[in-house]
Amino acid sequence: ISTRSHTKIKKPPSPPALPIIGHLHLIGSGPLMVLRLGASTCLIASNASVAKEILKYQDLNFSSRPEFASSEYFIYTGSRFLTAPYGDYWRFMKKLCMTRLLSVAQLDKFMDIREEEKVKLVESVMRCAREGNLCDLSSEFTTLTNNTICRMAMSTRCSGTDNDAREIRGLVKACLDLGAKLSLGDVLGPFKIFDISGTGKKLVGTLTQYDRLVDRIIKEHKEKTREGSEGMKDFMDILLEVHDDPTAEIKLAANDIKSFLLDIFLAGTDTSSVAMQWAMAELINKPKKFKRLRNEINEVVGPNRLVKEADVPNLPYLRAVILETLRLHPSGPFIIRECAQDCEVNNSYVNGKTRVLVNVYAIMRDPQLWTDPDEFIPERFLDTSSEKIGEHQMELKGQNFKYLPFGSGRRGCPGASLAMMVMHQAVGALVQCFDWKFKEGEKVDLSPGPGFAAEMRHPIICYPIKLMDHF
Ligand code: HEM
Repeated sequence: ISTRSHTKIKKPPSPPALPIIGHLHLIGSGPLMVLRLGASTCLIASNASVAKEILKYQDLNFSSRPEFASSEYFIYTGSRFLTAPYGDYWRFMKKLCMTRLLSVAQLDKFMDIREEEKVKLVESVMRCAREGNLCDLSSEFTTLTNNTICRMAMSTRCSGTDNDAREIRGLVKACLDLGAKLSLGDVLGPFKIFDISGTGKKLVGTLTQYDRLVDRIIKEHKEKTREGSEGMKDFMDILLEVHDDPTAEIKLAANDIKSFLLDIFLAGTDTSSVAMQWAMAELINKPKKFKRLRNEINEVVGPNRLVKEADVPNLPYLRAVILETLRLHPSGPFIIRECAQDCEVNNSYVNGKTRVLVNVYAIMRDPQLWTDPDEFIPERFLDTSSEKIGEHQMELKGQNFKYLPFGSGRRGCPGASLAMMVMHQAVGALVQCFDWKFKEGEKVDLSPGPGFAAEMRHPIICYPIKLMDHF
């Protein structure tokens, strides 16, 4: 960031030093601020109109993501999608996501998978309830999202001897943890208090294990296709078709496929799981709202079956609960971008290649935009409320710049519809079927964790009490 002497364009303000390592999402006073994080300089945008300027009016210039230290250790060089620079490869993969892999038509075909995994979730919690055991919702929700995505991506799941999905979960978790450590090293830059190369080596080891596993699964898919066995196409089948298509604009390599699937696991598993944990925590903490949701489900669904996806359009309070959860607890509190060329934002001059973080956490708690912004009030999203946002797809795609849980524009989250489908019915089912009690003397802890992802500091672990025997 610099000032141009021939104009009156100013520098964005910058705090004198950086005392903050955890709680990154809490920083950012003022609409636009420069932060020197160790070796790197970031621009932090914390208000809706600056977000709109960056994500809408200058969308193209801000459509890349920066490289982080972890990319040095990434074995699929040049194949990244999530963190790809804006360009032909990213455009091709994004189009594939939107028109095929995560399109509404394809998601419809996966409906049975989501339904079955929801039933598995309820059964697993039911076992805890029967045996009087504590239930760790973080592990229940992560199993749900991991199994759902593993089945959609490559027809693997954890069952009996088939533990590929469990192995993938372990590897993805290791990648997330090691990547986070490396990014912290990146942020700290010259201090280098983390053993970057040791962590980097571990990341390479984990990725190599993932590579072997997915190689084997690719081979199995190819054999299945050769044998001509029918079945529903998963992501891998579709990607292999594109790989074999001589007319495709881009020739997909095996590494591109493996890397893309890894990105889907990295971006899709914990994000939805963490949001569902927050939803349950907020509801358990507010018994009146919990009861209101239970009553709505009972009225619409009745006592003889589990809530399902087709019910969601008739459950406005459930939809409001999920919207409000994502407002207060966005799983991606920062939208991370990089600006391609020198430009002006909010009358300040920004050099090309500057990292930009749009602090959606701050925007969605901005007291100028929301009444009682720190309170969990699903009612604000009901039709009768003046604060409600539209429920059109575009709202989730970030065309309303005060509500941005899934980012915005061409770089916005391609998994938003899937995440919503999974979250509505899972949270709905756990409210429909169980009461939730904490251990004697314990209560819901709503404090956020120290990481970048605004997850819960302490996962909710409590006793489910079953209400009905029907399911
Ligand atoms: C509650 C759940 C989720 C939240 C809050 C969330 C949030 C986000 C956010 C904020 C971004 C960055 C958007 C931007 O730069 O404008 C993003 C990107 C992305 N998300 Fe999600 N996401 C969720 C679930 C999912 C799921 C289920 C998938 C896949 C199955 C997914 C796949 C992706 C991918 C691939 C990108 C990168 C897109 C690109 O760079 O073009 N996400 N997500």
